[in-house]
Amino acid sequence: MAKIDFGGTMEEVVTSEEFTLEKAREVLKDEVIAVIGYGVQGPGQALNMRDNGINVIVGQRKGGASWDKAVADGFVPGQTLFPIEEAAKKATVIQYLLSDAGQVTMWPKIKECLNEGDALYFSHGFGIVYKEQTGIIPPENVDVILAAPKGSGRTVRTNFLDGSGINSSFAVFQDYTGRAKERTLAMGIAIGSGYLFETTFEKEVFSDLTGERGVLMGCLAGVMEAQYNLLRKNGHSPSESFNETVEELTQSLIRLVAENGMDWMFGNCSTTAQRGALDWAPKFRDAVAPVFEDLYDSVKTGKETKRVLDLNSADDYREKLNVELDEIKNSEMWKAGAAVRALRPENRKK
Ligand SMILES: NC(=O)C1=CN([C@@H]2O[C@H](COP(=O)(O)OP(=O)(O)OC[C@H]3O[C@@H](n4cnc5c(N)ncnc54)[C@H](O)[C@@H]3O)[C@@H](O)[C@H]2O)C=CC1
Ligand SMILES: CC(=O)[C@](C)(O)C(=O)O
Ligand SMILES: [Mg+2]
Ligand SMILES: [Mg+2]
Repeated sequence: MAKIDFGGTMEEVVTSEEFTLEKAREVLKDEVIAVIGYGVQGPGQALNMRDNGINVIVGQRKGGASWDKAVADGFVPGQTLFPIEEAAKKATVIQYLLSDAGQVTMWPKIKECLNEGDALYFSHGFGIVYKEQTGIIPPENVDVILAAPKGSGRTVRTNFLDGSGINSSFAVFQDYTGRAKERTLAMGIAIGSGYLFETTFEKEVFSDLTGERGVLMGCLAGVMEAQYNLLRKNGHSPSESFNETVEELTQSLIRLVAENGMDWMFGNCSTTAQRGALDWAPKFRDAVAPVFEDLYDSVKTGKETKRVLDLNSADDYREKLNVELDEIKNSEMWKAGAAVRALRPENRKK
């Protein structure tokens, strides 16, 4: 564990310098890791572990697109790819990576597949923390652990392949074997985490549900749409409105934030922009603060969980989500965005 000063607060983090891949392999050498669910996180974590020499199998509902994707990724039916329960029974570490609503539906069957000393692994605290709604209450004779990549499963894989990795939080909810933390850290390294920081199941799920409804996804989409609509209402062209709202952010400014922080990005813009941004940032911060308060309350009280389970438990949940995603895709703003992306030099040559 390395002690790092995070803006005045000392935290202990785990990097692959301290917990090497060789150590992770040694810790996991007698384990059979089953990735249950091959949707978004499943592929990223399973492929990274396989590349890292970990004994990983996949459990997935037969016949669907996810099963076919696992086959296309080289998992072999009957050898490294199995129906969900068969994979879970073969495993000693069950990585529960079905959708959060799917975890609830499948829990009665998964619970029966657990053996004494197994590890039940999550990448989100949802099922465990909101147990009154999910019914996911693990038996006392297993470890219950979490490694939660702070990023899309797609980039868990692409960042692994480019050598960067995604940071992950880790937590131990239940330590039956006395080895739960070591198993968790080994799993975190095996899936390709950049570095690991400690949390709890509750802190992970409260922060993650807030972040994805807030700055990372929901708030981001909302403020972009608000600015685009304002510019269009005032006669600005779709090109000008989309470039000023999205393209300049993704192709220029956010990269500077990623490179060296917000002041770096500001400092590499005009002093005209710096003055204005410094003046208006507090106004926007104060305007959205009450919304974030409402959001966190809705997360903490389980209202968000209820909504997710009510809607995402329906048989046609994915089709209904895709209808709403298509509305975004087919909006003027994001159709303009598709045209702008196509005009990027690297795309024009295609
Ligand atoms: N999507 C992401 O990048 C991230 C996901 N997570 C967490 O990882 C876990 C998995 O998330 P995703 O990969 O996004 O899941 P997902 O929504 O892609 O679903 C994964 C698989 O579960 C299957 N599934 C859904 N409902 C089912 C049911 N009732 N019975 C059997 N199979 C069912 C789907 O067919 C899919 O193949 C969740 O706990 C999520 O919160 C954490 C970080 C990021
Ligand atoms: C990608 C990620 O971290 C999210 C937004 O929390 C999720 O997909 O649940
Ligand atoms: Mg997240
Ligand atoms: Mg999430």
